[in-house]
Amino acid sequence: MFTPIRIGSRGSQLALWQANHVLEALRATGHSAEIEVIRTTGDRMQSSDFVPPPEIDGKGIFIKEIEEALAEGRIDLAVHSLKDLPTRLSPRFTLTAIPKRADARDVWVCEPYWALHTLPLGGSIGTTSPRRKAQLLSLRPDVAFVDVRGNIDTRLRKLAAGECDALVLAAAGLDRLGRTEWVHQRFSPEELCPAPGQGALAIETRSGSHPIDEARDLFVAQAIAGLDHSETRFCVEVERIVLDALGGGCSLPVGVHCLPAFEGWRVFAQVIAPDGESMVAIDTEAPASIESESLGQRIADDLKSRGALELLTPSVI
Ligand SMILES: NCc1[nH]cc(CCC(=O)O)c1CC(=O)O
Repeated sequence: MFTPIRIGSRGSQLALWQANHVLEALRATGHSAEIEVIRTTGDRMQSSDFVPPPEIDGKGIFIKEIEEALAEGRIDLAVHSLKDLPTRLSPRFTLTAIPKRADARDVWVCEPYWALHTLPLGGSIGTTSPRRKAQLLSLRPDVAFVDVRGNIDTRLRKLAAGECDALVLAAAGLDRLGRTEWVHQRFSPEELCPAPGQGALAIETRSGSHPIDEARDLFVAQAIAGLDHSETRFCVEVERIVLDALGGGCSLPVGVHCLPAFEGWRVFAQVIAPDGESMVAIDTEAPASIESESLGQRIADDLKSRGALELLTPSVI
């Protein structure tokens, strides 16, 4: 009745793996689908010659062109790494399915030194993430950082070439690409709390209020509804509400991780000064009956009452 469902994806190996994962799931339920590769501002920034225009503030740089394709009807849905999505979505779009989350943890990738505590004094870690830098400094104030950018294989190649001693990457990316031989230490959320949404995928579609073709959009929404995992959705909603309440954006040194626990939920959160010297941390439980909105707000209020905002903007004090 309809032409194949068009899945929009970035062209990186990880993005294509993720888009293929959704493609396979659609095919398994009898749907025909195809992938449309879209180059984003974020991808161009990773190739060294591209200087971003000043209006680009880092939020949503991996999704802008994909959302344009969605809005114009060139694709029917987009598959994203949830942690790359800004906390606030335009009302034109909606997260129709959030599939079951993979391993949300960050991992230590380093050949001779198999754990962070065995890295020699002053060793260098290749990361540009303010969250990872602050967390690593809180555990090892002596480490140095090197800007290692690019997709996962590029970073692994730079590590192998000796540009840095170690990397810290998301377990989900390495697991999905089958690069598990590189994984030694997986950090617990108490040690190095993952980014909100890390390890989860988001399937974004046009909102029901902004259809291109109402019948087709409904058909697409129904085709992917079965991929939604309610427990994962609850957890990432909590994590994103906390991040949003603290100012949003992947450039904040904020880790939040929610997971199912005995008869309810457990939430870890860390807000760390960029130099790693001070931290506000939370490890708490909540009953199964709580709404994600109130749990997220409770955690955010708790972090703020302990000084989290002052840690994020030290110049204000
Ligand atoms: N910001 C890049 C990015 N976006 C999603 C992942 C990994 C996969 C995931 O967290 O779902 C990565 C790489 C990394 O942080 O190591």
